Amino acid sequence: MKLNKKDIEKALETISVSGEGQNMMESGVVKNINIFGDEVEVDLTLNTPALHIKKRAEVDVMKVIHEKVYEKAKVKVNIKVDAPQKKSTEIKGKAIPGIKNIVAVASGKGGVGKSTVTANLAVTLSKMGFKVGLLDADIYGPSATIMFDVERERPLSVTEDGKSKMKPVENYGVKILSIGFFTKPNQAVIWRGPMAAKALNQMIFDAAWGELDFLLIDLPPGTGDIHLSIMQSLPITGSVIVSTPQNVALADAKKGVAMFQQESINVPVLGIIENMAYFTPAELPDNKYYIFGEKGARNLADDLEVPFLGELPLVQSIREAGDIGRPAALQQNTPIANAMEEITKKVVQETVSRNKSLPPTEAIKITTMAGCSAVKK
Ligand SMILES: Nc1ncnc2c1ncn2[C@@H]1O[C@H](COP(=O)(O)OP(=O)(O)OP(=O)(O)O)[C@@H](O)[C@H]1O
Repeated sequence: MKLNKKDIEKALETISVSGEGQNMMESGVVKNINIFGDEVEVDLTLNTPALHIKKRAEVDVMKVIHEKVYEKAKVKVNIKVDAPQKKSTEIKGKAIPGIKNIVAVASGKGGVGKSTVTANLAVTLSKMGFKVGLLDADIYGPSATIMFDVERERPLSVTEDGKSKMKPVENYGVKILSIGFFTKPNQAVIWRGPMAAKALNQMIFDAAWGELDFLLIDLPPGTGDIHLSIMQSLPITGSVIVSTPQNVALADAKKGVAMFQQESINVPVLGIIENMAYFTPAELPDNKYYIFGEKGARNLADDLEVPFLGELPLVQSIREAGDIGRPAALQQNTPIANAMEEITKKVVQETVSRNKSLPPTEAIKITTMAGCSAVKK
């Protein structure tokens, strides 16, 4: 058997580089391939000294050459490590082909309705004609599977460009991947930051999202390590903060804004949404009761000089719709659907103006509202 370099390169193309969405040849890891009779020497340069990754690369190279080129080839893999010292400003992630805008939804405080608002934002964008994905990154309490009634489904594995990828589950026009698909119901998910970041990277880079106008990321509550690693490894277009109007929530929302604006993260804040802004009883439709205080999040947005994206009232049917797995905004012409439409239009507008005024986080494409031709009214 006469070995040739082209066949070896083709075989190496079938090895995907975890978390990078590229194969081994594309990633530039392979520096040299030398062939001497039935001997092959492959030189790799990795950017990590981690032993298990070096071992994995060596085993993968041997395996694909034996399986796909020549089973008796004598394969030698030489590995050099060249770990670049990254500056904090350089560690932003690269664009994900096909995904135009990635919007992270955060809250600071837990339980303020971040996941509910994200789900309703996703279906409203879809109603407007956008292609939408939702990544539920809430490692402490993933809820997208319940809110979209896909608890019993699992992402299928598909082959795309010779690579095996996770196919998001789709409902109501939204493509969904969630940590919840990979955990058992009632199981507490206590993952360390790096583990969670790795799982999330796979759900982003090793998933068959296809073309998306918006990928919404439902972040865990708080401002911890997991947020840092997500922000630093992904080209986030902008962030949306959800808060209820009371002081304890506002204090945490403020921390959320500060997190996105800190130098090493520097993700533009598209604005703040006030959830559970007021309550209107059915029998007194003209009355508004400000149970958690009036205009707290609106005032916070003014103080911090970030856009106010709108308010969503406290309504029993929003909770009920979330519980049965059909986001309330899917209904037509209800006060909730209309409120969500106003909020969503503002999110789109802020994305458009962010994309016009700031350099891209690489993944920025929509530059006019007209480009969003399906936006109603
Ligand atoms: N505007 C609203 N009106 C009525 N109920 C709401 C509203 N927003 C959220 N809820 C309900 O409040 C509860 C908490 O909402 P949700 O799970 O979206 O919060 P969260 O901020 O994502 O929570 P966590 O921090 O645990 O991720 C849910 O039962 C949800 O249905």
